[in-house]
Amino acid sequence: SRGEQRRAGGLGPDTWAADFPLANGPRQSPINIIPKEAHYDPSLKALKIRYDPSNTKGILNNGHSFQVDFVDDTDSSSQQTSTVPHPVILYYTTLTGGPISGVYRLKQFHFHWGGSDNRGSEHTLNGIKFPCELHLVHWNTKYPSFGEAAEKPDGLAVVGVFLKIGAANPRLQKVLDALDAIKTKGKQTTFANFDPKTLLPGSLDYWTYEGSLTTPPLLESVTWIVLKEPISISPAQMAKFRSLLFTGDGEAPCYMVDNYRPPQPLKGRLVRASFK
Ligand SMILES: N=Nc1ccc(S(N)(=O)=O)cc1
Ligand SMILES: [Zn+2]
Repeated sequence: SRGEQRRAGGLGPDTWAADFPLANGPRQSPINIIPKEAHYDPSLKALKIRYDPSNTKGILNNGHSFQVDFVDDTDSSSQQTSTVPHPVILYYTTLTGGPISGVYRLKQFHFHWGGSDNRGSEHTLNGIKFPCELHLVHWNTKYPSFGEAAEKPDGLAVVGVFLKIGAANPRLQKVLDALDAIKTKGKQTTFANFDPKTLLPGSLDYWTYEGSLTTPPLLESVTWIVLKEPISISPAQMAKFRSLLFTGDGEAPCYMVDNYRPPQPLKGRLVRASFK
């Protein structure tokens, strides 16, 4: 309910238009995906996700979700040790193929979930909400940084994966085990080499459309790639997500749940399918 969206300090999606006029823009996300109305496009390429031994940077409670950050820059600060500078050859996790051209670099992944299993995802399928949705956020390396890319219509590509209630997902366990250390807003901890490809389902069939960030600043710079096949999560694993707090240390605690934006008007956009 709208009440759920009002939480300590922050304000829910209904209040964003006041400060972020893009909230009512022509290419807002998420959307309700109606598979029967999607257009199969045989020219769409297969998605290619190349995981190199990237330096997973850490895991952070940012006050509206938690995210696993990847080293996505080559500036010297990220390569210097405290005393002696040393050349660190950095690899990156990259996304190519699919509906995008060029090379997009993974910056972070995060989730959106509900206070109970009947809601939580941002995209919906035929109006159905999943309990959780994973977003892998990439930026177009033709721009110098994520920040610059986020302001360009072809700057970002986010891969969305639905999570459905089922057997415990062993691939999530490492992420879940780190959550105790980031319970409150602003807390972060180290997170060693994590292959984000392990979070993907067997099939990389997808729907794609031009959209936006789903939280302020709602920038209309995202090529959305929503996978058709969900991955599983168990009720106990969902409970772990719901044990995080929106609030910081010392504040009246407010559980981190219902951190999803509801579907936005399609406004004439085409949704393409990579599969028949
Ligand atoms: N840096 N800001 C953001 C990055 C990704 C998203 S989302 N939820 O669209 O993937 C929102 C904001
Ligand atoms: Zn997201």
